[in-house]
Amino acid sequence: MAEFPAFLSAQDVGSFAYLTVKDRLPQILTKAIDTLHRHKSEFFEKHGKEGVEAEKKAISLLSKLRNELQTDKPITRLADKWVDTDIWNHYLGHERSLLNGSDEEPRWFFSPWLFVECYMYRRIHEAIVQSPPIQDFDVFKESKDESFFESQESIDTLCMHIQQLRPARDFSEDELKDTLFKLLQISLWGNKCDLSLSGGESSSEKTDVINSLEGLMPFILINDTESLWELLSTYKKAAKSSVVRVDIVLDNSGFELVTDLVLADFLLSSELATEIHFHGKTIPWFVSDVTMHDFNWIIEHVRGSNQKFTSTCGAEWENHVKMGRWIYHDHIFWTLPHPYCAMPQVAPDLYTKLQKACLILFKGDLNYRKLMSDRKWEFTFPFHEALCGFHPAPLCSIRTLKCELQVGLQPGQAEQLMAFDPHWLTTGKYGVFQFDGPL
Ligand SMILES: O=P(O)(O)OC[C@@]1(O)O[C@H](CO)[C@@H](O)[C@@H]1O
Ligand SMILES: [Mn+2]
Repeated sequence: MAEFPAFLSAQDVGSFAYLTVKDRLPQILTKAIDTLHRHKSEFFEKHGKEGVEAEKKAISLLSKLRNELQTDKPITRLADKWVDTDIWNHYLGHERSLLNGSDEEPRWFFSPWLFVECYMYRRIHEAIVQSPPIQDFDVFKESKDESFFESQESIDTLCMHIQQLRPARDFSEDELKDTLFKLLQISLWGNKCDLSLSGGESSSEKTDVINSLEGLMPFILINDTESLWELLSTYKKAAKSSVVRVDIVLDNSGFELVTDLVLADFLLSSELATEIHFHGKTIPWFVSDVTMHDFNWIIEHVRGSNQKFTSTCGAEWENHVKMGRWIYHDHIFWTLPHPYCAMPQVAPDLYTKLQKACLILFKGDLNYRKLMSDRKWEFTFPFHEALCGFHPAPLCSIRTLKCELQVGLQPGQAEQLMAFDPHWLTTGKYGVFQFDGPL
């Protein structure tokens, strides 16, 4: 069997993985510590002295974590008793076994980047769950909410645009396709707004994204949206089955989530789909990723807007949830360090659930890394092969590039991009729609 390429790792000094572990992750931890500090009086008001003690404990655990990271200490077993603790510790054993009995231990600047980065977020969770009574506190909530409020204008423009489109049932075939492509692109560029890339600092959408789409076209490096259209319109025409289910594996809250909900709403109103299943995270993750709480919070806030078009959107979304046309799921697998090709073994129940979809959309960079096992594939390596057998249903990755990993490019394309823009892989300026169709 041909050898697999190595995992991205902070071992590669100067790489994006290295800079993330060296600079960005400590910065995120510092911000989390600061957030806890600033909520001290709130904890006191809610829980009295115990709340303040809990805040101190969580801060000391996070400071210890930051020190371990910055001094490249061995990665230790999780000590909490959460639902996934055993799976994590088992995975840590697996990482250790890969070191072939050498004296090495898994370490921050040595082990696979995907593993250590996920581990850091899981340790943040550990610090919080080990500090009752503040065990439900989300250290990233504040920045997620901020980014939503800062994107308010773009959200209003987007909601007005989609409201003025209706009714989608009267659309011609071309109009349907054209609108689908637009909303897919909006959802793609929505992925620029993640907060882990900016170290938790504000990263909201302030431009009029609809009017920017045309100009952004050249930045889509791979565009398989025609295949998505073909798949969904075939279902629609053939009335092939009474249920056309589209699953969206969500990424970030704030503006990106709104763009995903706008897309999901259109899929229903255009009858390209009959139900949408959303997948989010069980615990706060990579700063801005969507939890169930964020999902409900965003819908509630869009509904509560004083802008008519926006609140109408929110009311319709609320209704989709109430009527069971929109279904939110979470699963611990999404916050484990495993690549998705391991899903059938590690989370067979989730894999079986995804197999019921006609199409799965994977949003964002982290999902891409997990789809691709975070390995250093050649830029021209086929997407399908890099999935290493992961194929619960036809799927499409919708992602702006924020790590040194990209497959499926044309020969020479990467070299050209590199000559033109040496940071093309990591700034979120470029995007892809990469589809792996029915087998
Ligand atoms: O998944 P998302 O929100 O698109 O991106 C998450 C992200 O910012 O986190 C990682 C580095 O910390 C990068 O790979 C990636 O750019
Ligand atoms: Mn994210």
